[in-house]
Amino acid sequence: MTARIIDGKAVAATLRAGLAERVKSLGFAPGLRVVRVGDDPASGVYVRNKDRAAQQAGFDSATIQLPEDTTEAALLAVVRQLNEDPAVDGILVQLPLPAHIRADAVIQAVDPAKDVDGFHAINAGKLAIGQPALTPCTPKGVMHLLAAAGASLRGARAVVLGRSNIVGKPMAALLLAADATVTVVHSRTQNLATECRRADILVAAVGRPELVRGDWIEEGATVIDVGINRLPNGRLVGDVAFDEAVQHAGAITPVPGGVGPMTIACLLENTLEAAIARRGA
Ligand SMILES: Nc1nc(=O)c2c([nH]1)NC[C@@H]1CN(c3ccc(C(=O)N[C@@H](CCC(=O)O)C(=O)O)cc3)C=[N+]21
Repeated sequence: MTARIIDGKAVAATLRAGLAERVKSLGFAPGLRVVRVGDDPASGVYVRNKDRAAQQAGFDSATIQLPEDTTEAALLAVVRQLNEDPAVDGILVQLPLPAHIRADAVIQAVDPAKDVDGFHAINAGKLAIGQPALTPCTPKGVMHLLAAAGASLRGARAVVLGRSNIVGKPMAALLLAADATVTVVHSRTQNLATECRRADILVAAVGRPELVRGDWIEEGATVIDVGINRLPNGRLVGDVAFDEAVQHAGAITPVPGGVGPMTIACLLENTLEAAIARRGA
């Protein structure tokens, strides 16, 4: 069996086109501000793609670039100013932050109503108890991809590989809310391969290049690869060994062109949702 490829670029383009239509009918441009401290190279491509997608969909988007030696106090002051700016609907502080800044202090300083990353404790807590919340973009994008792939989630065995606050934990909450039977496995789990082989739906989000081998995948399973790893030779690979996995999976996302474009589209979706909620539009 050779897996169907889930085309994240195409699904993201469709989602963005729908958002652009909704923005047009709003009568104002939802405001998104991305704050970047220093120039972590991994986030450079992201910032550019994000800005382009936002402009094309009619958002008022800008990146605020701060120097690497920005103090935590100065960054917090920028966040507070954005919290108070009525034209700003969404705030995203790019991670990772330099080591001298406490990332958690910054995340918790963002107004939860403008927290389009969905990282604030208020939004994470609401997601955990099943209340409407701004939801982290990558797991939200994965749910869109599963829907686009026609995956049935109710009662399905879903295995999430990775337990980060950014992907693994919110991913598990969303799958659970969709009535999947969810298992979270991670670097300390014994017999990772055996656990993964039980999955009807496998979401890999550990940031370890090609950790998941072909024989970790049940025949016909749906595989979503969240990893975006740059190898020393410059090649971009996921957390799944794609060439092997494609021989076993029923459907699989590629890297690049899978989850990455969905993360950006969902950032815009969250910004639109935040704008509508804040402005009563
Ligand atoms: N507060 C915060 N929120 C984030 O969501 C966040 C962040 N910080 N810091 C950096 C990471 C990285 N990230 C990416 C999103 C999309 C692509 C993406 O669209 N990738 C394309 C192209 C990749 C390429 O060609 O380099 C793809 O996978 O097809 C990449 C990376 C979001 N991040």
